[in-house]
Amino acid sequence: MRRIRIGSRASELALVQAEIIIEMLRKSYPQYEYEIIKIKTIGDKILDKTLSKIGGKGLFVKEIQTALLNNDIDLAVHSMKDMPAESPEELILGAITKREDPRDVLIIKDKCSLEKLPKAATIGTSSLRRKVQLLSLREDLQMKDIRGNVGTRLSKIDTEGLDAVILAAAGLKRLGYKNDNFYYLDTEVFTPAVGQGALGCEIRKSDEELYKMLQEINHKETYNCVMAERMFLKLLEGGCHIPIGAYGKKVGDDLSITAMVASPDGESILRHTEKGNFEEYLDIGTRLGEEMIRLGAKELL
Ligand SMILES: NCc1[nH]cc(CCC(=O)O)c1CC(=O)O
Repeated sequence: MRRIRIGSRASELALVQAEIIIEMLRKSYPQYEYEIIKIKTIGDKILDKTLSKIGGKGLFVKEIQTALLNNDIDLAVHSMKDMPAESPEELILGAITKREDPRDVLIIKDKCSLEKLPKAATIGTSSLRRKVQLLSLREDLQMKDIRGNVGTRLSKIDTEGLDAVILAAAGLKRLGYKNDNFYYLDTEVFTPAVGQGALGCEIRKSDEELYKMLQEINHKETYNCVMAERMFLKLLEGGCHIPIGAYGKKVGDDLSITAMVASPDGESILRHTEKGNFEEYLDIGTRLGEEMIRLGAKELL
């Protein structure tokens, strides 16, 4: 009987996500043992600098991938949003599970809508993607850099005297935050990060047993959508220090995917949608990347 070692960051959200995957696996494979191994990443250790200054959110993922390569763990559970477009050759994404709510949410101190926030209201986020899109909807808003895990960021509404913070709906939901001062931003006007809301299970390519097991929890629809988004990201060579996003969804027999790229100052924002047969997801992601480049995406970045 095999014991499967699951590597996770030590944050509350990462641990909840690892538990979600273990529960899914346990349903199909109760005969195995599952153990969480906590890994403290550089991104978790350095909290006083914005992510783009210390090398991007790929930091969170890299050390966990190293643990996989060193055979210290067997399975890494990642927020797909945090994964760089390219991974080490020896590793493979064995499964992407069903996507949670992909939207971003404004958590507003005094419940109201984006439209009703006071003039020059202060919003906490260090994400360029969130900053430029918020400013395009309300150019008077004042952005304040904040970092830390979800709980810390929420508490900064009070400790930093902010009017609101903006976070991913998926993380809030998984941590059990339910609040009536949430204002959801529609994906049509506010493009999520590539992979937002989806969890990925990464393993060593050589681990055929675990690969087979993971097919049981793979969600084909989410897998195709997220892989198309990531193909787009790869063409744009996008890190997290640039305002970039993409969101794909199934519409009938088609995959429809919208990308957003903006200049870092938010002066220009480019959006484009590509559609195609759902099974041709990689082609659609490629076409989307090529079209965005043709429209000038690389000059913006
Ligand atoms: N960058 C941190 C991170 N990575 C994934 C999520 C949310 C969960 C998800 O998108 O699956 C979050 C928190 C946030 O941005 O609000």
